[in-house]
Amino acid sequence: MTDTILIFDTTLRDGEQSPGCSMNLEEKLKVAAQLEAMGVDIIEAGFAIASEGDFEAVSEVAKQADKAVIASLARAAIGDIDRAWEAVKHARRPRIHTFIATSPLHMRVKLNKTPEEVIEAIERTVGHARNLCEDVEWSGEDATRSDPDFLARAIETAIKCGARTINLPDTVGYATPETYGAMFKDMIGRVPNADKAVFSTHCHNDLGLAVANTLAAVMGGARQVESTINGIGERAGNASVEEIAMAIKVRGDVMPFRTNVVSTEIMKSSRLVQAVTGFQVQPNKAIVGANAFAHESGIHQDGMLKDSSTYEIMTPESVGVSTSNLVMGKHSGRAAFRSKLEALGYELGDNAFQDAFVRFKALADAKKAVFDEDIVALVDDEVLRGHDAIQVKDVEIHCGTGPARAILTLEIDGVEKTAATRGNGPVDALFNAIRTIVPHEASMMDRYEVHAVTGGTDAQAEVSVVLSENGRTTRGTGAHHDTMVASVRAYTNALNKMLVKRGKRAPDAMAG
Ligand SMILES: CC(=O)SCCNC(=O)CCNC(=O)[C@H](O)C(C)(C)COP(=O)(O)OP(=O)(O)OC[C@H]1O[C@@H](n2cnc3c(N)ncnc32)[C@H](O)[C@@H]1OP(=O)(O)O
Ligand SMILES: CC(C)C(=O)C(=O)O
Repeated sequence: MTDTILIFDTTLRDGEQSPGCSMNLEEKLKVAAQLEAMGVDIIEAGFAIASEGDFEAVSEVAKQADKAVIASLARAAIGDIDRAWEAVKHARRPRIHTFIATSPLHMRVKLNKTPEEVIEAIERTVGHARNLCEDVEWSGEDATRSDPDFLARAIETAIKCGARTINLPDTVGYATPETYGAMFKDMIGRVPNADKAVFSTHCHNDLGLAVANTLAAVMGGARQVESTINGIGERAGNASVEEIAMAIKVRGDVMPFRTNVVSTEIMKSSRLVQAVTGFQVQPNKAIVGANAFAHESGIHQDGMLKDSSTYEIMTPESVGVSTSNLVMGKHSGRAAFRSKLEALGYELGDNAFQDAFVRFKALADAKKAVFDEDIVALVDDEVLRGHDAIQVKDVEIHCGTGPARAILTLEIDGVEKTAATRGNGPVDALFNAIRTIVPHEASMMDRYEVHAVTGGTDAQAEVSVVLSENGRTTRGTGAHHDTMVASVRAYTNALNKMLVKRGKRAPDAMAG
């Protein structure tokens, strides 16, 4: 029988560790629901001890989850493990994921512990976790820079104390496929009780090898892979789930495994994560990049017209890329819009559908051709900010060779407020107006990015803004055919997220 490789998705935990990548509760619940629809087996919903917000997110994802196992990360500390359990215990299938570093460098410098003390910590904490929860995962952080004899001892101890999954992370992306695959073979071969646990991979992409290393580990005996949508994560990111799932699916001839991933849901997951994090994937990104199924040169186009398998090793449809050819414009009605949304993988409730339709009509009035990318940007923008405390009502701007003047109206918890301000250019004037209406100390980091959703001078703009306050960063995004409106939507989106991060609902709490 073909072995199933379990997919452990850590978009909501390690993915969220990308600077500026934070998600609010509503966004995390949407991503978690989509991950389940995509068939991931385990969702790491956060690090419950890290903050009240993380705790709430893990608890709510746990309550919402239907089939997936829900995990929270915890250090090798009783307080962390108790907090993780309090959050995941609501799930039908809870898991506590506890970790401690096993490399000489991390043990000495970071933990200030001897190897013996680390073994004692594993005994104490894995045992404690197992008393609370049947399903315990243990990770040996920085496994790839650990002494193999010590690592084997640590793994044996964790399994003896009740861990069912043993994760051997390449925490700093140092491994190569040969060394990482060999490490799994070695550990599974030498640890006496290895057959009592599922071995797991967790790879970072510092050398661009995360997916290759993951697949090498699978060949070496791993049966769980930890990864994130679009490969987001700490530093250069994690192994990307869509690449792993499709590599296993397409190259079953050399990797005789299967996953439970519903591949046609991949694109929808990728787009959702791009929308909530504001991290656009590069156009040439495998599987989900805008050019992944584009053919520009004549010889390729000729081959494609004769038989698409000449230049495509998988079909766009197999990863959920829409090939619907309904042309959308100002004469399109609700039926066509609904059908287009379905083809793009969206299922909106009645209110969200109506709001999106109104915005689609406004866009179609302003823009000659409305492309699929326009609709994706518009829907993601509309749907994801429905419950924001600060909403954009009206934007007016006068600019030219002198200072720019802005008149901005925001609605804050149902009350409209207007400010008229000047600035060094239109964006500066508008952002000054936001700061006048909602005084706050969060500063804008040097990332103000504008991206044209399609070609043409009437293209929609997608703007992303990063705010920073006391070491916390939030990224906001906004889409509109007017770049200034998109900019205000992006800034207020980041501000709304900052409010949630601070755990304070009232916008005037932003001040100082
Ligand atoms: C490889 C990874 O991705 S690990 C996960 C990384 N994710 C995060 O860090 C999530 C966000 N983190 C946080 O919110 C905070 O760091 C917290 C809440 C976890 C801890 O905050 P603080 O108590 O202020 O500690 P701080 O962050 O300054 O330092 C971490 C402490 O944890 C200790 N620690 C680190 N890993 C472990 C571990 N696995 N087990 C036990 N202790 C650990 C460190 O040695 C340090 O202890 P020290 O203060 O005695 O030197
Ligand atoms: C805590 C572990 C799983 C981790 O994220 C890493 O080592 O990168």
